[in-house]
Amino acid sequence: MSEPGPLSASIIGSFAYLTVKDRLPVIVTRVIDQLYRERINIVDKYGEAATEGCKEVIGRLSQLKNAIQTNKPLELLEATDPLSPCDDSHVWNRHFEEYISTYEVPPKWFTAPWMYVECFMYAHIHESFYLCPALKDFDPFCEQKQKALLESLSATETLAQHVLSVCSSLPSLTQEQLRQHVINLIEISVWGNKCDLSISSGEERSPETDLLVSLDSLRPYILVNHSSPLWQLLVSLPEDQRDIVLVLDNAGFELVTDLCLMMLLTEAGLTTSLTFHVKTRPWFVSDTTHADLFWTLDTLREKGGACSEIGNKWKKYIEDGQWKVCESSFWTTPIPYSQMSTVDPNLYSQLSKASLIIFKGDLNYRKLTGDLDWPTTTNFEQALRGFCVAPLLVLRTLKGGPVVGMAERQAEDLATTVRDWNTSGEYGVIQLCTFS
Ligand SMILES: O=P(O)(O)OC[C@@]1(O)O[C@H](CO)[C@@H](O)[C@@H]1O
Ligand SMILES: [Mn+2]
Repeated sequence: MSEPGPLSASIIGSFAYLTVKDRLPVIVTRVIDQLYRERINIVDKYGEAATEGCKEVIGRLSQLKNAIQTNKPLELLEATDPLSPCDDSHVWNRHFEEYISTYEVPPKWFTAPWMYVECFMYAHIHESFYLCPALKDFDPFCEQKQKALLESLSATETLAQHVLSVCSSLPSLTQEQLRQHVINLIEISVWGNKCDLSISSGEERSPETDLLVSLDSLRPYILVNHSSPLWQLLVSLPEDQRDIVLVLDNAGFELVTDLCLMMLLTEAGLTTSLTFHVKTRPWFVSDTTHADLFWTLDTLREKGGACSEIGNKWKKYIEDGQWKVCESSFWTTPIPYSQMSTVDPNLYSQLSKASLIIFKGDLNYRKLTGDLDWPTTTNFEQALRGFCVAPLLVLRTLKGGPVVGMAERQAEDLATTVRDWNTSGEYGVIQLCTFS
């Protein structure tokens, strides 16, 4: 079967089109407004040079917004510090040149692949700050990411109490009871992915106070559910081969749900080594950077109650080396994961040692499947196009992009009653590929 083409904004009315036409300009505008509104505080924090810096960045972002809205060609990024992991302008410029040599025209916002242009916008936003010495470390999404956690502390306290209670009862749990608790936290990690500021263009999506009570009613909304084979994989791993990698998605409550799940797997001995991958630049509004992860730990530790207990425990896992935190600029390029072995062989080699790689969220799913316009019944392994680096699991709610591995007629039947089932975030997948 020949492969489908990439999703792009060239199809008027498509989700990609509405994203590029409506949501991306709003995201850029929010950054411009924040710089203007907070310029005094920013100068206080970053020094007098930030006065001119804010003007420069506002100018660059205003040009970016206009370029998107008028479908201008994308531009080359300006190389500044090739030795810095934050400066991968050479990767983007190579991608730009390859596009031109393939299509003989420069990439444009409404015609180039959606994945390329959406990722490029965030790289361009980052570069706008990076080119300004006073503001090179400024995260324009930090305020929104921190607000997202602070406004979900009630749900966090409830979840923390639950996971601490389960962990303290581990010695008395049967295998079946442990399985149920693990699956509950997997499902909570899926629903945590609804709290994503890119899809909402930064509008808050605070979680329900206690997701636990809703799991039974939410389970039918999991359209592909590989919880059982996942459990079988976890309990069948030899004790010395329980290295799990978690490629994180959003900061805020989603990050809390992810770390709660990882805490249970750690305390239950289902993993002996955990590696988290964070982003090296502000990305898709809410994606977790190294700074976000450690701010979250510190905020929980200062909160008191069960939040402090889990914050202290998580910090100790990291200090003891049980949990490792990694960064790779590969995660913030537009390159599909099927090309990782050639584009970033070191990262590929590192991931190949994992017993299980867990990818969170839509964007990871889109990059795993190349953001191609696959039929929903496409076999998941086929859609991975050779990215079989290790057994992998995706936990995501559907907020845009391909969905594969569904049953015949499942998507069509759903669409007769729910028009936006694959973009609303109300549905999710727990999708495993073991390549067996
Ligand atoms: O990876 P995440 O945080 O789950 O979602 C990323 C996302 O918000 O960005 C794109 C829309 O702009 C979609 O892929 C998806 O909705
Ligand atoms: Mn995200």
